[in-house]
Amino acid sequence: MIVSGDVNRELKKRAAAKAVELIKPGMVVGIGHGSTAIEAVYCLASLFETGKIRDIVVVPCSNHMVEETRKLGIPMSTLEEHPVVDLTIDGADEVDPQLNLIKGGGGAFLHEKILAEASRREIIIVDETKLSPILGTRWAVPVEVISFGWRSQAEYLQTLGATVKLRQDSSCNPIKTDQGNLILDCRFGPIADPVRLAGQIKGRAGIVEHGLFLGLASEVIVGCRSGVCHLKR
Ligand SMILES: O=C[C@H](O)[C@H](O)[C@H](O)COP(=O)(O)O
Repeated sequence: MIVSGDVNRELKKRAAAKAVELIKPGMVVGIGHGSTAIEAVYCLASLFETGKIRDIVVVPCSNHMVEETRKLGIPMSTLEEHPVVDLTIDGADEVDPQLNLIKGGGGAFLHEKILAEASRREIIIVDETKLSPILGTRWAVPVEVISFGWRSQAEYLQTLGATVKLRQDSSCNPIKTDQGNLILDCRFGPIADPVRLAGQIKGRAGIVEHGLFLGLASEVIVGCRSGVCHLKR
C-alpha cells in the first residue's frame, strides 16, 4: 500500500535528482536542511559511489546535515574555506508564484539564508504540496530570536498581526537552533506585502532572522505526480 508520505518522498526524490544534474566538476555545492535537501545528499552519495560525479565539495548548512554528509563519505568544506558557493540545493515550506519562500520548518533558516546569500545559484527543491498562491496561506513565518527578552519580541510580532508560538519539542522544552537561539512561529495568514513585513520583522534588536526568503531563489524544481517542473525567475 502506498501512503501519502511515500508519495511525497518520491516527489522530493524526483526534484532532488533533477537538481543534482546541475552540479558540475569543480563546484562548491551548498546543501540546506530538511527532508528534501537530504534526498539531494543521498543522490550525491550514489553518484560518488558510481564515479559519476567527482571533484566537488559540499558545504552543509546545519550540524545535522554535516553529520549526514560525513556518514556518507562526501567531501565537505565550510563557508570559512569557501565563502562563495557555486550552487546551493535546499528545500522550502511554501513557494509563491514569484519564487519567494517561507523556510525554517526544520529550524535551520538562519544558516540557510547565509548560505543562500553566499551562493551564485540557489536551487530550491520541493514536492508539489509546497506551492502556494500567497505566502503565509499554509505556513507560519519562523523568527529566530535570542533568548534574552524573547517575550518582548513575541509581543512585538503580535503587534505586526501574528499569532505567535514558541517552538517546543514534545516535552515542551524550547527548541534551540544551531546558534543556541529560540524560534517563534508567527502565523500571519496570507501575507499581502512580504517585503514590507520582512523589513518590519528585522527592524528590532533581539530578532536575528526570519524565514521569509524574498528574491533569493534562482530556480525552483518541483517534484510532481506528473513529473518534474523547473521554475525560473
Ligand atoms: O529549516 C528547515 C528548512 O528551511 C527546510 O528546507 C524546510 O523546512 C523544508 O523542509 P522539508 O524539506 O523537510 O519539507
